[in-house]
Amino acid sequence: MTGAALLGLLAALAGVGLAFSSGLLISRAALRPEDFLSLTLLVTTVRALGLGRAALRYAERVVGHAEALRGAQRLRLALFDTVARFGRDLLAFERSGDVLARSGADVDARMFHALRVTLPLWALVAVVVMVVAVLLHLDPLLAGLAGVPLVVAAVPTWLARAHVAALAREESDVTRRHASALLDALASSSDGAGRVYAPALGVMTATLEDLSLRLGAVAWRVTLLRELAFGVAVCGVLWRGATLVAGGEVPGPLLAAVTLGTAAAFDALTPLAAVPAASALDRRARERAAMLDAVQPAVRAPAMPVPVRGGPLALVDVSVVRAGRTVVQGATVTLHPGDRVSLSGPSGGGKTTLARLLTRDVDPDGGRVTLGGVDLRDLDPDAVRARISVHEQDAPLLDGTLRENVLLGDHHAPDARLRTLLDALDLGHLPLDVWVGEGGTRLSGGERARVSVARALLRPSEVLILDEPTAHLDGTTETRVLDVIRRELGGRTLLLITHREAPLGLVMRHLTLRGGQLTAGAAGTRTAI
Ligand SMILES: Nc1ncnc2c1ncn2[C@@H]1O[C@H](COP(=O)(O)OP(=O)(O)OP(=O)(O)O)[C@@H](O)[C@H]1O
Repeated sequence: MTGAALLGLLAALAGVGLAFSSGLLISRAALRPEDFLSLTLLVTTVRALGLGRAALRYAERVVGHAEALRGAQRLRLALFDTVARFGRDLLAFERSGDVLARSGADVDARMFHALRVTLPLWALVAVVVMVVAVLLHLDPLLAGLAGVPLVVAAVPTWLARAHVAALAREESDVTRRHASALLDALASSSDGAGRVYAPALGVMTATLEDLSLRLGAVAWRVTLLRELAFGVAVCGVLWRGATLVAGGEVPGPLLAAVTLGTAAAFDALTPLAAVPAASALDRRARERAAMLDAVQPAVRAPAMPVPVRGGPLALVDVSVVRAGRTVVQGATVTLHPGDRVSLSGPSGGGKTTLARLLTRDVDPDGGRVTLGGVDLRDLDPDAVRARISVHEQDAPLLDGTLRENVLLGDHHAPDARLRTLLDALDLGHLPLDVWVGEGGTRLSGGERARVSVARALLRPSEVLILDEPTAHLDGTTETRVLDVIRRELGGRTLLLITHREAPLGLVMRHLTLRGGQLTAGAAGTRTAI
C-alpha cells in the first residue's frame, strides 16, 4: 500500500472515531457534567481526532498528489518515448486528438488510479471492520444492524459497475473522437471544410450529453439506495441501542456514540461511487498504451548502434513502395561531403520520399542507404539526424514567437545573428518577438517557408536538405533567398529539391526522379555547373 493510501485509510478511521467520541462526550457532558476528569480525557480525544483527521486528510492529499504527479511524470516520459519512435510520421499512426487524449485523459486516469480506486476500497473495508468489531463487542444484533446496511449500501455500486464502466468507456471514446474531429475541423476551417464536420460534431455532442445523463441517472439511484441504507442503519442502531440502554446492558452515553459512529461510517461509501468509472478508464488507458506500444513505427533504432563517423551519404540500388506503388526503383547516388545537388521531377514522383530516406524517416524496401559506407539501419537514427538539417516542404512552425522558432535551429544563436539572417531573407518587417500563431498561421506561406529555411541554415550540420524552399516566393525574393543559401552554405553538402530551374552557381549536379527512376542530369535547359 502506498503512503497516501495508508494516510487516507487512517483519515477515514479517524473520521469514524471522531464521531464516536463526540457522541460519547456530548452524552457524558449532559448526563454527568461533574465528572470532570473523564470529560477532560474525552475532550482531548475529540480534539486529537478532529485535528488528526484534518492533518491526515491534508497529508494524504499532499503525499497522494506528489505520488500521482511523480507517476504522471513517468507516464508522460514513457508516452513521449513511444510517440517519438514515430518521428515525423506520428500523425500517420495517431490522430492529433488521440495524441491529446493520451497525454491528458489517459495519463490522468492512470495516475489517479490509486487515489480513486485502491484507496476508497481499502478505506471502506477498514471502516466496516472497525465499526462491526466495536459493535460486536457490545451486542451482535447492534453490529448486524449497522454492518449489514453498510455492506448492502455498497451492493448497488457493485451491481452497476459493468454498466457504469461501459458508459464511462464510451464517454471516453466519444470524447476522443470529438477532440480529433474538432481539431480536424479547426485545421481545415479556412477552406470551409469545417462545415463538413459540424453534423458529426453535433451527433457526438448529443451522445456525450446522453451519456452524461445516463451516468447521472445511475449515480442518483446509487445515492438514493445508499441514503436508504443509511436511514435503516441509524434507525436500527438507535432502536437496538435504546433497548440495550433501557435494559441496563449498555451505558447510556454509548447510544449517541454508536449512532454517530455508524452514521460517520457511511462517509466511506461516498467515494465508492466513482470507483467503477475510474477503474474502467484506467483499464482503457492501459489497453490504448499497449496498442500503441505494439504498433511498429516506420523505422526502428538498432539495439547496438554502430558509432556514426561521417563520410558520403549514398543510396545503393534503393527501392521504396508507398501505398502499393513503387515510387523509387533502383536509385543509386552518392552525395560526397561538400556536394551541391538539385533534385527535380514530377509532383508525387518521390522526391520528398528520397530525402526522407537520407534522414532515415523511412527505410528502403530494397537496397541500402549508407553514411560513410555504413547502412543507416545500423546507426543511431538520432545521431544520423543530428548531422542533417532539413527544411520541410510544408515548413511546420511551432506555436510561439519568431525567435523561439528560429532558435530551434541553434539554441545559442544571439539575437543579432537571428536578425541579420532574417533581414537577409527579407523578413526584416517581422520583430523577433512576434507570435507566429499555431503552425505559423499568422504568417504568409512564403514567410513561413523563409522562417523554416532560416532555422535549417542556422542549424550546425554537415548536410542541408531543402525541400522546395522557394515554392511560395516571387522571382525577386527567390533570388534573394537563394543568395542567402549560397552564402550560408559554407562547405556543407546540399540537396535542393525544386520544381524550378536550379540556380547556376548554387548546385554542381542535377538529378531527376521520374517514374521511380533516378537519373543524373535534368531535362530541358538546365546546365550543370
Ligand atoms: N506516409 C505515406 N504513406 C503512404 N504513401 C505516402 C506517404 N508519403 C507519401 N506517400 C506517397 O508517396 C508518393 C511520393 O510522395 P512524395 O511526397 O515523395 O512526392 P514528391 O515528389 O515530393 O511530390 P511533390 O513534388 O508534390 O512534393 C506519393 O504518391 C504519396 O502519395
